[in-house]
Amino acid sequence: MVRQSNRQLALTMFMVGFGYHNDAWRHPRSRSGEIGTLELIRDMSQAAEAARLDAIFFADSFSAAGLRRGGFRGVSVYEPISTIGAMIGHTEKIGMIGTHSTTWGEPYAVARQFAGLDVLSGGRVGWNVVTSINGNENFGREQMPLPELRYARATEFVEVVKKLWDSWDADAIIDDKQRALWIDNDRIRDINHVGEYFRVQGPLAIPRSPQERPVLVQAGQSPAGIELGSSIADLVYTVQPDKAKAIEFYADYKQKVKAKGRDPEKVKILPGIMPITGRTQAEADELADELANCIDENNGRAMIQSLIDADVSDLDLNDKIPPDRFVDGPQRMERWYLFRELAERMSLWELIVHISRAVGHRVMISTPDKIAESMIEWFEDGACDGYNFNPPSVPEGMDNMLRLLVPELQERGYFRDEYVGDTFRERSGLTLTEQDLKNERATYVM
Ligand SMILES: Cc1cc2nc3c(=O)[nH]c(=O)nc-3n(C[C@H](O)[C@H](O)[C@H](O)COP(=O)(O)O)c2cc1C
Repeated sequence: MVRQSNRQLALTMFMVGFGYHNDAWRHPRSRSGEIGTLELIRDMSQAAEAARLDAIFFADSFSAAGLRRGGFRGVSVYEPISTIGAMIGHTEKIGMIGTHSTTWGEPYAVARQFAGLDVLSGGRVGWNVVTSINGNENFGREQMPLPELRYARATEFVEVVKKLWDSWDADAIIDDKQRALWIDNDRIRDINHVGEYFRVQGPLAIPRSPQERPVLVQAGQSPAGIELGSSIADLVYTVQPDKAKAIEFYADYKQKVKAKGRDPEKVKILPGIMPITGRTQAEADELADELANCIDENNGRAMIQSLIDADVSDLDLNDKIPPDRFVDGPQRMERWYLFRELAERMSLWELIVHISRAVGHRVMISTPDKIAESMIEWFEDGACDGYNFNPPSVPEGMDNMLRLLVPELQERGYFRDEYVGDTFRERSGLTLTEQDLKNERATYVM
């Protein structure tokens, strides 16, 4: 393979103390008894930082439905805002991405929380913008709003948040004891936003971010999701198990970014990947088998049922799911179509094992050198700018990934072995220039 340039991979890690593989917490060497403690999440964060990853990523949901049916991936026992606050004191350089919904919450509160974390951490924070697929029962709503409405609200929500983050100039603090002026009021502005969903005067009572503003992350894969992400995201998470489709997605996405007057190099597309690895192929296979053996049949059925939105309780594990159980509708996520495709060729049990691993994300069960080579090949062939790692289990699967696989990427010159730069944006090549900010301000009136 010919190296095209000096570009480096961007690598983040999905922080799930249970392990990303369904039921990995039942593995004899998991730390399941410590889930929810500071020690476990601190150790995971520090392991990611020792591997020099760009960022750790905390997913979130405003519902305990997943937990109750034995599925833990989309539900963070570690609430992102409070956990990032705690991790600021236990890490030094790694970026920290927290999820917050735009369907549940108000932009002023969200802008304030992320601005607070960003200032405290010296510019290491990111916000994963999601529109949520559940939580209505906790916000007085009979049903989830339709995706179209969620994305319309999200678009205005993000605009308000960005205006608020932009309401202080970098030099607003003058600290003039003589004149009794800590801030220069001319360098702090009301935003006076009046829109369809929000009326917000501003400004924030928090200084400007050390990295201009927190990094924005987005993972929508529907047309409306892509429209939002290509307008606002610095990092894009996506499910891409197939290389040819990933290349197509990548090219289309970058084209959309460019059409919006944004720099495609500063919008990094990161598909998920679950590397199940060990020192030898036999060790990798053994870990994969051990994790598959952890799957509880009832949890597996419940997971499938919830993901495809169909009853599978009467089916034998060796049966295929009858196609007529897949009923399409306006609430379907893009991944639902992927599951429908997989179900055409897999038995119920095969589907349970497959989806238990990484919910449709790419899985590789192999030696570190082979996984590294394949990751680099996707990168060089224009399928991605990096990856979001899904740690198969914690600590073992995570440690193998960070301590055996990441060094292979470093040795090949595709990943840093030291952090360079002062903020998340600088370290990850996402620095906003004055021109970037100017172009953006032109799209809204302040
Ligand atoms: C890696 C990754 C992480 C995600 N994290 C969350 C999350 O924490 N909370 C959430 O509600 N949705 C999360 N999502 C879902 C997306 O925000 C989005 O709703 C989903 O990809 C479907 O896209 P669509 O809404 O455009 O159909 C995540 C998706 C991916 C691929």
